[in-house]
Parts: sequence; C-alpha cells; structure tokens
Amino acid sequence: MESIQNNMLPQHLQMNETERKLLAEEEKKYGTKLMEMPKDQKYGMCFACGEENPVGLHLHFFWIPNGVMAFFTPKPEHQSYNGRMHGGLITVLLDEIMGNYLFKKEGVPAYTARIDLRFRTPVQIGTTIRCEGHEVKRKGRLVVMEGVIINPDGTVAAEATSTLMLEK
Ligand SMILES: CCCCCCCC(=O)SCCNC(=O)CCNC(=O)[C@H](O)C(C)(C)COP(=O)(O)OP(=O)(O)OC[C@H]1O[C@@H](n2cnc3c(N)ncnc32)[C@H](O)[C@@H]1OP(=O)(O)O
Repeated sequence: MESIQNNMLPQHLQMNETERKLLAEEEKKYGTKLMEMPKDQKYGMCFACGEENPVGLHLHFFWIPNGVMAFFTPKPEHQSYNGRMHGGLITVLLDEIMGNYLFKKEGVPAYTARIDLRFRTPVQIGTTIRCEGHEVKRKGRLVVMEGVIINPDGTVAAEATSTLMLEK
C-alpha cells in the first residue's frame, strides 16, 4: 500500500523536477518533511491518482497541517481553448484532492455528493499548479471540504466546496 520513492517509480509516474522543487519549498516553509499519502492498490485505476491507469493524472498527495497538497503540470492533451487547461480536469483535481484526503484520513471511501466550483483565472498548459484541500465541518457521515488551486504567480485559479458522504 505504501508508495515507493519518487525516483524508484517508472518515469511516467514520477513527479517532475519543477514539482519536486516546489515540494521542497513547501517543506522549507513548513519546516518539516511532508509525508506522501500511501496509494491504495485497490484503486489503481482511479483516473486522478491510480498508478495503473494509462491515461490517468498520476497525482501524488502530501499531508500538510490540517489538510492535503498536490502539484500538477497540465500537458497539451489536458487543454480546452488554446493553451488553457480544461475546466473539467480542473474539477477532477479539486474533487480528488478533497475526496482522496477524506478517504485516507478516515480509511473508508468518501463519495462526492455535491461540488460547487468557481473558475477564477485560467491555468496555462505547462505551468505547475498547487492544489490544497482541508476539512471545514462534518455532521455524521456528511463532510464539507474546501479545495483551492493556485497558479505559479500566486493567483487563485479555482476554488471549490464539496459535500462528501463517508461509506458506512
Ligand atoms: C482513491 C479514490 C479517491 C476518489 C475521490 C473522488 C471522489 C469521487 O469523485 S466519488 C464519485 C462521484 N460521486 C458519486 O458517485 C456519488 C453518487 N451518489 C451516491 O452514491 C449517493 O447519493 C450518496 C452516497 C452521496 C448519498 O446516498 P445515501 O447514502 O443513500 O444518502 P441519501 O439518502 O441520498 O441522503 C441522506 C442524507 O444525507 C444528506 N445529503 C445527501 N447528499 C447531500 C448533499 N449533496 N448535500 C447536503 N446533504 C446531503 C441529506 O441530509 C440526506 O437526507 P435527505 O435525503 O432527507 O435530504
């Protein structure tokens, strides 16, 4: 279940150099090494995080204080209008960062029941964006989460609030 080190992974599953550099900067900011969330082989075909999905996004998630963080660098095949990342895929990033966080934190799948999202500024293909998520509140098995995507210049690309239902 535990992820293996980035440089031990096949090339297509590795974080790129920019993502590793940005992760190191975040670790410096937090003053600690950020632990990667383990991958669950049972969900290896997950479009966002699965290592077995040939067309997946192959995201890596890191625990941050009270939340989760990931980096993503959209490729040409992830665009909508010229040079701009597809909004549906931005939604995938936000849905996943909130859902996967809860799944790993609680140890049971968390199903997105609702997601409200605002696209604020475009994400350019080839730039590395930072995605973060944290829990806002919960009532029983219903959990409200917030997620945000930040462009390299610090502007908010998109933000979302979602309601997820934890499996019984
Ligand atoms: C490693 C992989 C990580 C993946 C992370 C990504 C997460 C995902 O994308 S999951 C996939 C997408 N989401 C789905 O497929 C979910 C589809 N929907 C469902 O399965 C169901 O509707 C589910 C599980 C959310 C809720 O079903 P169920 O348990 O029957 O609850 P339900 O009877 O509808 O609701 C119970 C109560 O919960 C509350 N509730 C349910 N949905 C909501 C909501 N969206 N907002 C607020 N309250 C809600 C209400 O109080 C409701 O009571 P009432 O019906 O009286 O209003």
